[in-house]
Amino acid sequence: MSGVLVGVDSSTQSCKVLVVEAATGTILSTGVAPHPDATAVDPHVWVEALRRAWADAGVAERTDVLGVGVSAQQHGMVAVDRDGVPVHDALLWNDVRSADQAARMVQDLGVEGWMEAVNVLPVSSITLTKLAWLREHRPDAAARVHRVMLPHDWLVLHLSGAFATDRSDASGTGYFSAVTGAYRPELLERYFGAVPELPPVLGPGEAAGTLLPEWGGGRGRPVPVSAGAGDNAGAGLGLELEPGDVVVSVGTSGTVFSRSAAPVVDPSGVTAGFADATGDHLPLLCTLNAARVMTSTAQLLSVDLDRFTELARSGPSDAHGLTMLPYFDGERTPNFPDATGQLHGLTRASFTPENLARAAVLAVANSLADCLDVLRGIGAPVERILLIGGGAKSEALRSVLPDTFGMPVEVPRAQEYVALGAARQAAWAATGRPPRWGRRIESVLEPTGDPGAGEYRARYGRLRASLE
Ligand SMILES: Nc1ncnc2c1ncn2[C@@H]1O[C@H](COP(=O)(O)OP(=O)(O)O)[C@@H](O)[C@H]1O
Ligand SMILES: O=C(CO)[C@@H](O)[C@H](O)COP(=O)(O)O
Repeated sequence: MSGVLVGVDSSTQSCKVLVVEAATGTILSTGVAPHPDATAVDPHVWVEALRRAWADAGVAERTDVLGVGVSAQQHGMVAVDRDGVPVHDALLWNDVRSADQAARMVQDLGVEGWMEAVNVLPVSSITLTKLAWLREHRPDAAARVHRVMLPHDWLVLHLSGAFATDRSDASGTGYFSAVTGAYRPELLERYFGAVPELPPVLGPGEAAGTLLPEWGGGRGRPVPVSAGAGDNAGAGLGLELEPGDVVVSVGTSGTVFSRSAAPVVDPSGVTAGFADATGDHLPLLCTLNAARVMTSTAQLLSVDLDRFTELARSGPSDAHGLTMLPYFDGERTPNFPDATGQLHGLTRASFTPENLARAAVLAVANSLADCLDVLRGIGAPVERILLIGGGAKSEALRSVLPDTFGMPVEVPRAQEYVALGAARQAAWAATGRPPRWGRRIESVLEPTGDPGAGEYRARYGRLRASLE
């Protein structure tokens, strides 16, 4: 297969574009453009960032593009009027303003009712809670809503003119069940008071449409734009995930997820029963605070990330009794939308830059370990951990994760797996089957038996429990 695929990851902090050789999966060029640091964003900003990253990756000059795929941050509410104009800024997955609506929705149907209806418990990240917020706080805007879509659907619409989505992203809305593969319009009626037009849910290898001329389409053979995916499902596709693999992704969010042929139901509702991008399921736990806990602490200490890593690795392994809860932006797992971060155990001896840096790294590791424990607790197979995301570059984090998780951690070669998965999906839509490009593991990190990791885990658990 000669030619290239274009894979897009429109994530919280930036838009990344990869040009990938179709035959091998080799990345030939990349482009990136930043997104604003906000939890409510005009969705046109994402189109402009995509244009810049697209140009940066040199896509427009190519005449050998076989297909385009888009993955993006999940859950964001893009609600538009009859003219396609957003009625409100898109509320992102990490915007917690709909926490009250979410709590009332859980009270209304009960945890069991929600797991039965959509296998997802509404927390403030879930799109339906954001629509309920819009109805309550911006009724005029809510009354003008004609269509509702997600960030990746919005970009597919701009690239191809097609209004479509896929199972993985639909499963994060709160009004679609990955178990039945159907929308639940009665939930929209109940909590939004109306059923806006929703994008048809395409199958994994289907194309939504073809690339428009303004993006370089229409110059020969039509270029398919695939159905797209939520970013975690995109990463699963990029990693060619198998049952037993567990992905730990450290980006703006921290996510822990696996692939399963059958739906996984967590009766507590803590694990979300999302779909993946292959036709399978993607049980997932997500935190609101991951890489940025480390970058904020580095900023406070006025050091760059290399120096931050040195600091975190040079003090006592349990941070000398200093414990941090990383809930800087509220939290979703555990569901503490109003929480703030905490620092406990300050003494003249413990309050040093080294201990603070280490406490921040261990806080991220422990919040991910909490998610992993939930996944283990519901019986999901955890045979192999794959560490990805921007924060996975942190040597300090890498060094504490195996002891905190109590098992080895595999680090795949550093790549943008979400965008790579989108490119793989594009190949699927273009050729009728997903290519096997393989994944290369760069290193396997083994637990060292460090008692400091265990001490920190116990202290962290006590501090977290004090918020319950
Ligand atoms: N060495 C590092 N240590 C800690 N954080 C890092 C490091 N390198 C990058 N990051 C952080 O990773 C984040 C970006 O990761 P990414 O997975 O692209 O996020 P997202 O997909 O949410 O936009 C940024 O907050 C960035 O500062
Ligand atoms: O809300 C979730 C998953 O449920 C997040 O994982 C978002 O999808 C944002 O991802 P990143 O920008 O952190 O990759």
